[in-house]
Amino acid sequence: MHKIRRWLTLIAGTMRYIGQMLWLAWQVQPVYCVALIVLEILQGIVPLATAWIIKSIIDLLTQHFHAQDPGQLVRGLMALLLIQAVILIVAQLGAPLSEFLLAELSRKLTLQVKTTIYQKINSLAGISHFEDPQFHNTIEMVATHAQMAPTQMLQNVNMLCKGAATLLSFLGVLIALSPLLALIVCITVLPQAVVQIKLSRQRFDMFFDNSPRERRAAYYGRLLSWAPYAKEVRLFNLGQYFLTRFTEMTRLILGAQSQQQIRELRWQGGLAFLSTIVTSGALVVVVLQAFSGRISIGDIVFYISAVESIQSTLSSMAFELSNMNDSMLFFRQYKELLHLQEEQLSVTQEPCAVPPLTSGITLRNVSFRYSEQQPWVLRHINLFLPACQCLALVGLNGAGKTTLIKLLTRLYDPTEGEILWDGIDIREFEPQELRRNMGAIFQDFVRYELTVHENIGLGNTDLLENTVEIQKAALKAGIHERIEKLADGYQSMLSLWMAEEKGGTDFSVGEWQKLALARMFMRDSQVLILDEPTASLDAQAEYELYQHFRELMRGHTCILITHRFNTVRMAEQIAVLEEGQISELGTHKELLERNGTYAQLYGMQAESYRA
Ligand SMILES: Nc1ncnc2c1ncn2[C@@H]1O[C@H](COP(=O)(O)OP(=O)(O)OP(=O)(O)O)[C@@H](O)[C@H]1O
Repeated sequence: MHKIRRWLTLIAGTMRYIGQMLWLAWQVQPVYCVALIVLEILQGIVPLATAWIIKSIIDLLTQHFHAQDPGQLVRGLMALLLIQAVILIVAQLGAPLSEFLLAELSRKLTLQVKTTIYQKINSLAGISHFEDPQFHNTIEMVATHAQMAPTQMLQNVNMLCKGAATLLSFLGVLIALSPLLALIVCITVLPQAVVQIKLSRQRFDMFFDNSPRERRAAYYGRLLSWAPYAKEVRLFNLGQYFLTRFTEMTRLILGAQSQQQIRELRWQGGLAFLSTIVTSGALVVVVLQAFSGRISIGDIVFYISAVESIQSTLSSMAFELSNMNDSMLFFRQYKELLHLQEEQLSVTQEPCAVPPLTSGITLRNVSFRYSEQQPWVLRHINLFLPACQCLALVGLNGAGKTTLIKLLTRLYDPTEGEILWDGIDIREFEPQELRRNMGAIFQDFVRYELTVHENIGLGNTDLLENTVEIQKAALKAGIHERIEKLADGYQSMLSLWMAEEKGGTDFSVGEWQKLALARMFMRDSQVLILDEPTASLDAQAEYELYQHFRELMRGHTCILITHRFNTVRMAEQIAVLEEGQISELGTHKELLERNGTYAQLYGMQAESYRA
């Protein structure tokens, strides 16, 4: 009973997915869907009609040996040949026409499905999913296979319609000859269907297992061929190493595909053997019937082609069923992706608007770890950042500074404790709304392989067309003069491989960092977050930036992370993070007097400058 219920649930689930796929195709282009099905049914009847014409021609010719009226024979033959011509037109035109309709539909569906996939990915406000390999497996499967699933499903349904039309038309004929034979021919399809579905599952598992391998192989390929890696790969002579790993990985992928095909071949061999026995048996029955004089010579040809057609139609229908199963499994991944929930971020149903920050930001007993299996990165942090002041966060590598910024910008939510914006828990705000009030530059800022104009303008897409604001931001970041010297100025393409022909250019790391700063200045955000903003700047650029620092930060609440202590001292408050906890808090002067970690680090850096 339990098993039956499980089967019923499985079948119901499968039917639901099939329905959803077809509904998707229908929504995209209903006329094409109907036209396709009609065309396939018409083509499905073609084999029966052709067999009937051949039978009729043979019968007419055999009768001619007994009858004496050649005129009647010619008229009969002409009529049959005319019908055959119509059938041929349907067969010849139908196939390319349905191929065209299917390709058109497929293009529209691909656009729809791909856009939906990336819309969904873009709607994930947090970043925890992006660090999960399972998520990447799903995306890869969905992006490469599932986008074709609805089209494939429609094609399967079409082929099934065509098959059903052929089958039903011939089956009626075969039942009239021998119901037992018809039954035997039909029963042989059962093992075919079971085997094909089993193979389809194995195929899906193979794709799934290959997915991380494909990702790795693609990564090694990038290491070997992309410009950012070319320098180091050559200097360390890593080409052969990555090439070997690429080849190993590709060999694994292809090996798995080959094994699957061998499995399929074995099963299909067995099925072909079964089908040969049934067809031969059916042939014997037909010949026996002819011997006993119950059927004509034309009938023999007709019945033989009926058995052959039913057999091949049933096999291809079983094959289509297995393809349907493939599509269904891939489509299920697509639906799962669309139903993916935020894991780390709590989503409030009635979000508050983000008010102007008047008092400040409070971290109350905040603790965080990336997952339950990983150690605590931040532990019991209590901190108050007054509005319109600057807080500098210092600490050794891995102390948790960037992680704290990820919590403030709601890329993650604290595992314990809360962060309050003028007393309101920031989980009450929509992440996007909160981020609109924050300008941030991370130490691993993005280098967009786009124009200079876009690289700055993307800091505020509302001002993307506003060249005046873009130039102002570039001036603030100290990069305007350099841009002016470029052949195409702000329209210069900052990419050597995305540019058309050889028109692209590239910046130095420090220039890229200035560009990222300019991007941040495009926003008049209440809170500015600078994670190592000057790490790649030369001494002069850093000096100039900090000369204007107070002016640039005026009216903003600012959080500054840096390992450069001459920068840190500008902050009103300095917090020292050690192993995920705040160990010291105060002004530069206070912390030096305290003679703790800060004073020690400051002293070490000052000494290294003096040496
Ligand atoms: N996505 C992640 N998943 C798991 N652990 C992470 C992740 N990101 C960072 N960590 C770990 O959290 C700890 C704190 O990292 P974080 O980047 O916050 O340090 P940091 O103080 O900014 O260091 P640095 O000065 O080197 O930039 C490190 O031990 C790091 O390995």
